[in-house]
Amino acid sequence: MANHRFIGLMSGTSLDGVDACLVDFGSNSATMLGCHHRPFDPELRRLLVRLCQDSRIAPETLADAERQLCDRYADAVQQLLSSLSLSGTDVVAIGNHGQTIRHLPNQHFSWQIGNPARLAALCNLPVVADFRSGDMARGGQGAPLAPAFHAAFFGHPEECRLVVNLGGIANVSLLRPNHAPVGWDTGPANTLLDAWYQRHHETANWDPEGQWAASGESRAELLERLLGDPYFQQAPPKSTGPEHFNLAWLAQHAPAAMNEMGAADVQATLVELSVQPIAAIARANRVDRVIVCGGGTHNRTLMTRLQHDLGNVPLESSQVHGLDPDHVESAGFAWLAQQRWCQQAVPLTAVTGADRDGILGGLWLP
Ligand SMILES: Nc1ncnc2c1ncn2[C@@H]1O[C@H](COP(=O)(O)OP(=O)(O)OP(=O)(O)O)[C@@H](O)[C@H]1O
Ligand SMILES: CC(=O)N[C@H]1[C@@H]2OC[C@@H](O2)[C@@H](O)[C@@H]1O[C@H](C)C(=O)O
Repeated sequence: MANHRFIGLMSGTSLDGVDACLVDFGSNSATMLGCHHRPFDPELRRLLVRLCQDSRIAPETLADAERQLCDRYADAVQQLLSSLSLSGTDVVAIGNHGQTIRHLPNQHFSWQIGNPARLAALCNLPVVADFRSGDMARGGQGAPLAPAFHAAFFGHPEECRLVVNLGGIANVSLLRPNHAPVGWDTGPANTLLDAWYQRHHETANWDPEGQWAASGESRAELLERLLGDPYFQQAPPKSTGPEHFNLAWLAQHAPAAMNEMGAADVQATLVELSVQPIAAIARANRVDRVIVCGGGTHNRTLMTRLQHDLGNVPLESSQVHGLDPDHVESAGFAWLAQQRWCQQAVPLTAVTGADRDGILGGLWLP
């Protein structure tokens, strides 16, 4: 039924492109009707990288980036609908995360660009966006917002489950029977793996299937230094981003890694850095099952190391539970748009530390 269909749009910290999906939320389930991914062209990617890293960008450059980004979002919506032989009248609204260009939880500031008013006009559809401000205004971290969605669709009445998103940043949702979901960012995943790979290769933006990492050996002393960053010991609620975990951070914590150590060994160590905090959470909470999504699921080395550290605990792709691992995040923003549309509060207090649960997102009409 059209009145349960929402489009979700996500472009994440990896800056790889736009994910779009159409989800039907009828009968309290989430049926993925279709999805679409459009990589950013290199020029727009470079512009977005600059916006994320450089604080001296002129407003004109920001305006240009936001206009181009908004065009890509509108294009993704159009492509998605055409691929399904549908039109805007078959959809209630679009939920657009936008592109994070700064996440400063300690200052209660998180900035996503994307121009929802223009997107609504281009697509002739209502757009729900700016999901994080409301949480931060209530004292929350502004992230992660996915745990409520994970609870609704991956929760189980008897099993304790850990949902893991291996994005640029890794985040987990701990789903225990008869408990509100909790969740937080565990630290870096692809953001450091991609950055280190790009420093040593010109051919691609990431280490294909983790082959380069597999050719190296994790270095215990380097790993220990990196895990010494206070973020890993900090108790939740917590969230982070590439503002913190980047190559400058690596150089600061382990100058030797930059020059003296084998580059593939550093990549193998960064895999361990992504995996170990997650495995530790799974062990500490005696989870019955780990469900994984995000682009890191394509990195075989990352997945093999995660399964190794989890021991006998089953590690399953979200696909086993009906959601394409590359589109769980975009589906989450379709769901958050539906929650906003129906004026449903999202459980936040146990996740982000907000002082109360609340309705998230602003609504822009065409
Ligand atoms: N074939 C592959 N081999 C290895 N890694 C891959 C492959 N395909 C995708 N990836 C990784 O997945 C990343 C994209 O993941 P994803 O789209 O989940 O991140 P994101 O949504 O941008 O991040 P976040 O969740 O932090 O916002 C790429 O940058 C790359 O590191
Ligand atoms: C500020 C921001 O964009 N955070 C993202 C990022 O990507 C993964 C992790 O860091 C998570 O906290 C969040 O995204 C997901 C969708 C979330 O809010 O649940």
